[in-house]
Amino acid sequence: MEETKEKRIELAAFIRWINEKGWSPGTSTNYSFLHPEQEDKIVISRSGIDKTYFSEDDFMEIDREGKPAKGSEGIKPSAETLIHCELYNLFPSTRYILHTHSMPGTLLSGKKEWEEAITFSGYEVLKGLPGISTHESEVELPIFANDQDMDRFRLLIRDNQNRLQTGGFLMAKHGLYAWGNSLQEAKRHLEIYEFLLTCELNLLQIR
Ligand SMILES: CSCCC(=O)C(=O)COP(=O)(O)O
Ligand SMILES: [Zn+2]
Repeated sequence: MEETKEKRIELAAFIRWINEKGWSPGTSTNYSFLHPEQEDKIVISRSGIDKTYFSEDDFMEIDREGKPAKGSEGIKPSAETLIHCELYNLFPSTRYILHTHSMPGTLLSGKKEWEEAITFSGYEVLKGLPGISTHESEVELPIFANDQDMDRFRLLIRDNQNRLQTGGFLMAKHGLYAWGNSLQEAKRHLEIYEFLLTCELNLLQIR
């Protein structure tokens, strides 16, 4: 674990910042990065940690199938570990995965008329998402039904790989996943989706 200390310190600080934004109530949310030197390993948050106090020691190492690696035996990884494993496999350039439980994401993903996706159009900030170069774009953020069965859920995202090209998806009444090729990129995707979800929620309240 020593060789990832700097990255763990950096990500832990970011996780505490996310918590301060109110995107991580209770012990919710989880985070990971691909081990920079051993790509058969993922460094992921332990399960059930209050993110207010999250530190670099609250990570553990797992293999690409979610099994605790040598040195992390007996520690419980995030309950959503298999989602992280699947995303690293589907998108090999991914280095960081971030998962939040904000109020806008939780509420809007449960809205009946948006069962499959929320579509964002006309927003300037869309240009911060992969492959988008003008505000005159429509971006669909897929919504998948929440599921406690992670084996089944990972197959669902595998089957929907073609809908996951803009670095994020929602689990209904649960939260947002966003990823990127660096912490900066993953943070950008996460912040943009959280911002857009907040815009849409505010719009509903105005109407
Ligand atoms: C208490 S929140 C329910 C689990 C969840 O959705 C989550 O994001 C946190 O799970 P973990 O096992 O990573 O702590
Ligand atoms: Zn969650």
